[in-house]
Amino acid sequence: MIITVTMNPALDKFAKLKTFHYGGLNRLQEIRSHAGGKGINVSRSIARLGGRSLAIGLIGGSVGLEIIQELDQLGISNDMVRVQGNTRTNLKLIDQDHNLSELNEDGPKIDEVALLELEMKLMRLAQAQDVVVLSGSVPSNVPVTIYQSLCEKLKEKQVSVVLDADGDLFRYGIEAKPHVIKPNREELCRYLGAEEQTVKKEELIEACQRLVDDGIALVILSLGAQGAVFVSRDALMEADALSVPIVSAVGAGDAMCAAAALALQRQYPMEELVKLSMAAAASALMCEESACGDRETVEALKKQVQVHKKKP
Ligand SMILES: Nc1ncnc2c1ncn2[C@@H]1O[C@H](COP(=O)(O)OP(=O)(O)O)[C@@H](O)[C@H]1O
Ligand SMILES: O=P(O)(O)OC[C@H]1O[C@](O)(COP(=O)(O)O)[C@@H](O)[C@@H]1O
Repeated sequence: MIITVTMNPALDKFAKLKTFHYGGLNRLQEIRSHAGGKGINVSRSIARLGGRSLAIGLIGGSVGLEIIQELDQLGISNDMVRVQGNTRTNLKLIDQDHNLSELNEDGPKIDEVALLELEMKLMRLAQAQDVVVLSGSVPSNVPVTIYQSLCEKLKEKQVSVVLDADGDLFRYGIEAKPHVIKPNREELCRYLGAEEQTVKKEELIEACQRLVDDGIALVILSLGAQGAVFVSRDALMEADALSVPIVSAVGAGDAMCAAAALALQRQYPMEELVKLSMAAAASALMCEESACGDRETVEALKKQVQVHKKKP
């Protein structure tokens, strides 16, 4: 089974505008909303890829109910812990030049009981050989060591963990040596204290190699339009980004995590994991819903993925 954990779900609200005026009045058009947050996006993509997952997390208020309704309608199994307060709404603004500005809320404060309930639920559900995806931000009063401690406990049960997080959540999380991590360029630079504008790709790859030497089985470094690098103990593969019409870049990284989780569960060879991840991410760019396209689209895109094997 694949379990996705979304500590801080969101209703993602998309709106178009001509130009974003900082400090001024902005009139929004073509507003649409859907259930989001990184783990939920991963579950949505897994479903599109023909897999099954259970989405768990912390959810509250009328926005939370809306999210659960949408998941139910999509046939995505979910088992959320109810919290006080309203789940956040994240505003994504797309201007006439297709620039994306994201205004992500903090999310409601979580009481200790709800957090403990989620942890107990996860530990009760996850069994040996399962894959658990820990991704996204957490509400501000949840300890930044949460992914680290969950990962440590899951590893004791022989559960494989895919971690996609930023800042301290990432820094502490990787201490527990998850099976797979998927930083993007910005996240890895933040972790390294490196300047994003000047850092060389080779330096980033060396850092991924060090993380693998330290015990992480697979590091997926996603580089936006520059594609991605996949580093494991035995292999180093690079893949160019596919050229597709971009409708929305939100959820491309989540589609990649979904593909990696599915490939891990199905024990795909590395090259197949790379192709599925790249195709899933590209298909997500082509859709509005922050998730992969349908299976036919992903299969067609997989054939276009160029994998450059640097090792072995
Ligand atoms: N502008 C783009 N053009 C082509 N491919 C892209 C673009 N942005 C993202 N992708 C694809 O989606 C993957 C994940 O995107 P990225 O921006 O690196 O991650 P995240 O969404 O986690 O920030 C990339 O590795 C790439 O394959
Ligand atoms: O584009 P990505 O990185 O795959 O993730 C998109 C998702 O992440 C969010 O931006 C939330 O991110 P955070 O949890 O880091 O605040 C959601 O609004 C959105 O659904």
